[in-house]
Amino acid sequence: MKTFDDLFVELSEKAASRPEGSGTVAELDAGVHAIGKKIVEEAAEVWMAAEYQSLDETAEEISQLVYHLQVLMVAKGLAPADIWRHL
Ligand SMILES: N=c1c2ncn([C@@H]3O[C@H](COP(=O)(O)OP(=O)(O)OP(=O)(O)O)[C@@H](O)[C@H]3O)c2ncn1[C@@H]1O[C@H](COP(=O)(O)O)[C@@H](O)[C@H]1O
Repeated sequence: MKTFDDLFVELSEKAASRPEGSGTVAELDAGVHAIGKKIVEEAAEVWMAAEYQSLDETAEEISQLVYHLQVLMVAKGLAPADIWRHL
């Protein structure tokens, strides 16, 4: 099973190697403004799923929010430790 750190390493590698067909590369190229809009959209989907959908659907929406947050971290050059130190 993939962890937060596994995904972050994978996305960082994609950002560096820029493989063809990568959604992450496309999202990074779209820029921080576009990534921010995805985060807001996914956050709303998490909220709606938590209120009206199943636990598994809510977990899936949360995973998508985590993904887009990680894309933003890569775009801004933030490492997981930069986040953890604020927790
Ligand atoms: N975990 C994810 C992940 N979660 C969410 N998403 C993206 O976020 C979108 C969210 O899904 P929705 O159904 O809400 O999307 P939507 O609004 O209909 O989608 P769009 O029309 O905006 O694409 C998906 O379409 C994906 O583009 C993800 N894209 C990639 N990953 C993982 O990231 C890694 C790198 O992916 P690539 O860069 O694409 O190779 C792989 O391990 C992937 O599994």
